Amino acid sequence: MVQPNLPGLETLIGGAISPQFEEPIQESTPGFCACQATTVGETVSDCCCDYQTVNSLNGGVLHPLLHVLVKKPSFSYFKVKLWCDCPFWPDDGMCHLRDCSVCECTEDEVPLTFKKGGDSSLGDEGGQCTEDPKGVVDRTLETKGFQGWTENDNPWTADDESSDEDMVYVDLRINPEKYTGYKGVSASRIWEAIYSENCFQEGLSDTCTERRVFYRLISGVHTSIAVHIAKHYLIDEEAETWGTNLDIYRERIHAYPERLQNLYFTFLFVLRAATKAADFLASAEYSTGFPVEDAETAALVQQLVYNERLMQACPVPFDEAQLWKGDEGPALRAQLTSHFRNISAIMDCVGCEKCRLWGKLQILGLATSMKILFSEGTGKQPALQRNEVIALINLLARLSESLDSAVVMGAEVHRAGSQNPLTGGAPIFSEQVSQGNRNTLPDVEAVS
Ligand SMILES: Cc1cc2nc3c(=O)[nH]c(=O)nc-3n(C[C@H](O)[C@H](O)[C@H](O)COP(=O)(O)OP(=O)(O)OC[C@H]3O[C@@H](n4cnc5c(N)ncnc54)[C@H](O)[C@@H]3O)c2cc1C
Repeated sequence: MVQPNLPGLETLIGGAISPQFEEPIQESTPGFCACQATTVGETVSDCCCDYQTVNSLNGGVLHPLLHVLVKKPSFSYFKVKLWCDCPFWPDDGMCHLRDCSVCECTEDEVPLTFKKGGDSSLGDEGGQCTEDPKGVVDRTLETKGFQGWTENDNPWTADDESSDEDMVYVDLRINPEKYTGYKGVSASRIWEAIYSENCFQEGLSDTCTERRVFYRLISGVHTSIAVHIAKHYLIDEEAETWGTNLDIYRERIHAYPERLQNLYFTFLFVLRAATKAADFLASAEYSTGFPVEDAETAALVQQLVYNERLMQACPVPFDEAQLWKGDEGPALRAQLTSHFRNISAIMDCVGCEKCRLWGKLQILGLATSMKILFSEGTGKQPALQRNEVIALINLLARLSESLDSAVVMGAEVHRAGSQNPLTGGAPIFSEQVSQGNRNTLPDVEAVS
């Protein structure tokens, strides 16, 4: 269902499709998608796609597309409860960088279609958020803008998404996820609480598929955060010089193959959710008052969810039909829902505002994926809130960006002498990387 007269993908992403990814992708083997757990190998375990195909699809189509899509106004204004008390222990923010704080949007910066009772035009030029982290709070919610939009609460999160209490809008484009200096006791206590109390520590070796999936999703997002930290690191605090920190990548990710595998797994899980909700996402109205931008947004969403290369190479990235089977299914689902709500509540304890913003967004993105994949009943797709769709697509973009960065940094670490962590042998990334210009790390960039 591709609308006529809309620009093609290459136009929309500025011709950014890398030639090295243009080789035809092998069709997946029919009947292959049994989603059996495999050991470390070519196939992403618990999924239906191999690493090479994921890299090829991501580098060739999905990453360039998502990179442009999340810069569009429709996907930039995220509604979030930022000023919240930690329900579990006293808040002890340990973030020392200015980059920790989030810039909120002022009233006139948020598209009126996002607001309760608003019309579909944007004030002025749409504008940018001010640098003041204590910018005016906009607590309004949308009631129109997207067709079929709902204000229902997401059952997998602790926050009540149907309420506008304490919610602010944040422009994600000017609050990028990067190194913030949040670490030490405060940060490790969060991860410790997530893994020890709410996750299942057996990880990949857990024989219960549902628990294993649950653990892998959290670990995959954790890996993704670490990749972004390594990629956008403050090399020299005094000079404010940012760049890649390969040591962080090597020590936190490359040395732990399972973490990287979980990143691939999480990407495929969220991709499956986005494509399963294809009809809903494709028919939504991405109206912000900028007709050209909005038309491009709609076209990009369609390119994403009905992508022919994706459908050919990896038609079912994850098979949710394998889950919740047997007598224990309902009890297990209730248990995991409760654990995930707990994890979402723990986000209120993250002592760094920007980390909390991205933590909340990514947890809502996972919750939205689970809502799409695990909703019971008629087989009809659940209606989604605007904010859920924003979280879903931004999470997918974050994971896609992480995979892209891992390809580059993994190859660089390999060149420096380590084995490919996924196969224990030849680097699966090296061919793609060496064919293009991606074999050099980006130069250290100066950020004002
Ligand atoms: C929700 C959230 C968002 C954050 N966002 C940012 C951010 O945007 N920028 C920033 O600079 N910092 C951020 N942080 C902090 C960051 O995640 C680390 O905690 C920090 O960089 C310290 O890292 P570390 O090496 O000590 O280990 P941590 O990443 O704190 O990990 C703690 C422990 O968890 C285990 N572990 C690590 N990775 C994985 C994995 N992938 N799977 C399973 N187990 C694992 C290890 O045993 C490790 O010792 C965030 C923290 C949280 C909780």
